[in-house]
Amino acid sequence: MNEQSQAERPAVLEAAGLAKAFGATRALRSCSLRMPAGEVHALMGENGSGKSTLVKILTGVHAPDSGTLTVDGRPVRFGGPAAAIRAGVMAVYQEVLVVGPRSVLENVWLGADGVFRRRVAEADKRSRAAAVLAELLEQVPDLDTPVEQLSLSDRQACGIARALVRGPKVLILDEATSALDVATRDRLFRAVARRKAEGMSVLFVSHRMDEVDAIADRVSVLRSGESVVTLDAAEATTAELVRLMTGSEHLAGASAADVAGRAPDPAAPVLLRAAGVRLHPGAEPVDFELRAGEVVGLAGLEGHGQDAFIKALWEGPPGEGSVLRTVDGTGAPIRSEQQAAAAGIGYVPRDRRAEALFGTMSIRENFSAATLRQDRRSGLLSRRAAQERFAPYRSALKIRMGRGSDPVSTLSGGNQQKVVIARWLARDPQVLLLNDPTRGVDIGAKRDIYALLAELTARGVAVVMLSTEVDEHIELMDRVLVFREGALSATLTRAELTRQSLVAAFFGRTVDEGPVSGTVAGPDAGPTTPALTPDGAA
Ligand SMILES: Nc1ncnc2c1ncn2[C@@H]1O[C@H](COP(=O)(O)OP(=O)(O)OP(=O)(O)O)[C@@H](O)[C@H]1O
Repeated sequence: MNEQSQAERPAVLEAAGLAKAFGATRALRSCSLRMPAGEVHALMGENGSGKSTLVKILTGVHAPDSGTLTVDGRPVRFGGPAAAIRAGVMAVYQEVLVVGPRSVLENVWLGADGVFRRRVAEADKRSRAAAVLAELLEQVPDLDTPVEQLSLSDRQACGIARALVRGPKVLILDEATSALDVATRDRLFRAVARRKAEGMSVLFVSHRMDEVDAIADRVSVLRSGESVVTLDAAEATTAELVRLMTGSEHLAGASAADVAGRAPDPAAPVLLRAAGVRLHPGAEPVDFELRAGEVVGLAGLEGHGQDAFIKALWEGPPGEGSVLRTVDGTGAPIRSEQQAAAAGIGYVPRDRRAEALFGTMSIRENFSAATLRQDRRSGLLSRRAAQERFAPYRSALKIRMGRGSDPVSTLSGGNQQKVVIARWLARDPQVLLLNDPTRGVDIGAKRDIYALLAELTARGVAVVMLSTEVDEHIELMDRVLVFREGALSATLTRAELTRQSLVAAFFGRTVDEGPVSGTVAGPDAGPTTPALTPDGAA
């Protein structure tokens, strides 16, 4: 069956003309989507374009202001998430939603008894949970283990199993893969392919082109709350998608090339020096020098030391070793984040919710949190000063927002991330440590961030960036440090960097030792919450 006829098959889920406003913000203006059975349909759009709002309407979390929804050709109006689940629409979100102290089994079946008309027998629950987990995990954990004892990736697999055991007609993965490690992510994609053949449809929301390339049949683009177009996956190149998402011809890739085209000066002064930093007892200590104007990537399989290393550069080493901020050949030791900040180091953390955002405070306050002193006028904090300082970052990072006084929690996930990045850029750091900064950021905005990094490095700023995206390392970095088992296992220079060489290095191999496929996903190390949807509607 060709692609054309696939799109013409009867729709299992269809949305037409959906609109939803939050106060003055029109999150969705007119959104339509048609999903036939047995299709993986990717949904892409800039940060704030309305993707999560659409997902929340499809899963009964929000009621639309107007527009219609049909499931199997019948009009539906979901009164809440339970109604959507009953209709066969289940979502898994970026945040890992499990109840930590409850068992794996309970988490997989969480909420089911209130939703299904017939209770599922205990033995049946066990066997179905074990079967689905066996598809997703290399080793099925004891089903009675409290889920909090599992790794973040395995916890997310339990969240995905929760959806799969219910045999959904439509599975929605809303950036749900970002918490999975590479092997689990690949197993999920295989499980999706099997269920697709049985007629399950998947709505796949992601900012990662490698993942969209790997599983999508078709791609729909949302722009400012409106459906723009649906393409066959083969037509959906990065450049074309950026054009459709932004509505302009400005091109993806140009700014990344600016960064990649630079040749850092090998004689530039060393700004940061780590010596003998032991990340885990028994692991080889790490030595590292960072020169002005460099962009150095940190990579590896999840939990292999790269996260501990970037934190050591910010807070000081966890045990043995030293981190020195060097100026004119002399070094000041870093033993705390306060010392790091005072020495001109900036740090954008990975988990914006837990580590970086003040949820009840405004967008402006969140931006100026690290630079309040600059906004004093005659001893008083000036809102206008903060607003003026924020303006260039807002425009450079294209932060989509209403008023600066709006709570930061009203921003879309990607725009929240940009506010955190702006906060640290405003400190004018000499050394910028970025812990997976573009996670959740749309493909166009990633380029804007790369362009900003190019500007900074041209001024002599040095950047260390942990990234879970292989392509980002290849496009951006002057060299990449690969971590394995708590130690530095390989350093790849720009000339040596390819998808194959980098992924091989994650597994402790070189490209000549045989192929290893895939990219590396990283976790949202966010807090676990006892809810099935991000809004707490279990
Ligand atoms: N509860 C809310 N209150 C006010 N505004 C909201 C709320 N939820 C979403 N919005 C606004 O609606 C718009 C669409 O947000 P949405 O989260 O749907 O975007 P998105 O496409 O999922 O973005 P991202 O890629 O960053 O996750 C944004 O302008 C956002 O600020």
